[in-house]
Amino acid sequence: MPPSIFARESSEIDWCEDNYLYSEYVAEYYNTVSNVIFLVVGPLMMYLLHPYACTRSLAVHLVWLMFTVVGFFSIYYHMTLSYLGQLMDEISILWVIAVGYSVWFPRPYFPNFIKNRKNFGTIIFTVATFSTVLSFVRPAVNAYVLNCITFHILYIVVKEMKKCSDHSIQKLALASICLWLVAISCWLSDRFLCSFWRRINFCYLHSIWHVFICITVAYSNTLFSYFDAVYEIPESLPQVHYWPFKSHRIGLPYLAITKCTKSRKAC
Ligand SMILES: CCCCCCCC/C=C\CCCCCCCC(=O)N[C@@H](CO)[C@H](O)/C=C/CCCCCCCCCCCCC
Ligand SMILES: [Ca+2]
Ligand SMILES: [Zn+2]
Repeated sequence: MPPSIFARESSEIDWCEDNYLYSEYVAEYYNTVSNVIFLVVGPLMMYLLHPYACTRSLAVHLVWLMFTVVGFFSIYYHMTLSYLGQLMDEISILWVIAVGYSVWFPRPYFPNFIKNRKNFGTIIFTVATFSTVLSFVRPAVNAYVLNCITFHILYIVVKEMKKCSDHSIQKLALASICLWLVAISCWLSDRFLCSFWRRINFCYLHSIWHVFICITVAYSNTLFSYFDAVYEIPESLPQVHYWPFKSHRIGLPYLAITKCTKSRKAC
């Protein structure tokens, strides 16, 4: 009889960290605990982005709410290494990317046959639903496909940066790309060079990936919020600020609305 989808270690993927080393309840201890950063950054971004979300769309909050949910599913996944945990982790990532695209994908890159953002959102929703069904066919490839979406995101970043002469935004884009390079190197290295990392007794690369991908997403989503605000609500004079050290440009970046306008429709 095949193991239940809830069964511990029924996932097709086992990350490099040793299982059940520190607790009999937690399969991969550091890979589990490192997800706490999603539970901190998600709600904090919702708080910092409230003025922008009110001016633009409350769907901005949905992205960060789902981002927090990814953190919970990832905790469950690494705690159990179950097949269900793996699928919930991957499907939740797919949907947060889908909502991110619906909210922030810059209008100039819409295919010609798409008339407006609502139209675009419907197509993204259809593709995400179809991909959710497909994700059950070969779960082992899901994570690779999700990582490949980043190349499309990078393509849009490069196209937008060619038009942008603002130094602070250029720095934000460069920081996003560098952070992602560190994150993806950790993810790939954990996957493919595990025997090396085991030999030197350092099996924490996947937990380091959690930390770096979380910060990368905070940076890159702020970048896309900026592009979006420039296209959609330029009258609100959007600016990137940093929390907690606003003037030093260190910390968590977020989009601030510097001029209150009548278009503040949602709150
Ligand atoms: C118009 C563009 C809008 C962009 C919206 C992007 C929104 C992305 C939001 C969240 C993604 C969260 C990913 C966190 C993953 C945490 C869980 C995890 O680690 N799961 C692994 C298993 O434990 C699993 O193997 C990982 C799978 C791959 C995840 C791929 C994430 C892509 C993130 C995109 C980052 C963009 C970087 C852009 C750099 C300029
Ligand atoms: Ca493991
Ligand atoms: Zn993980």
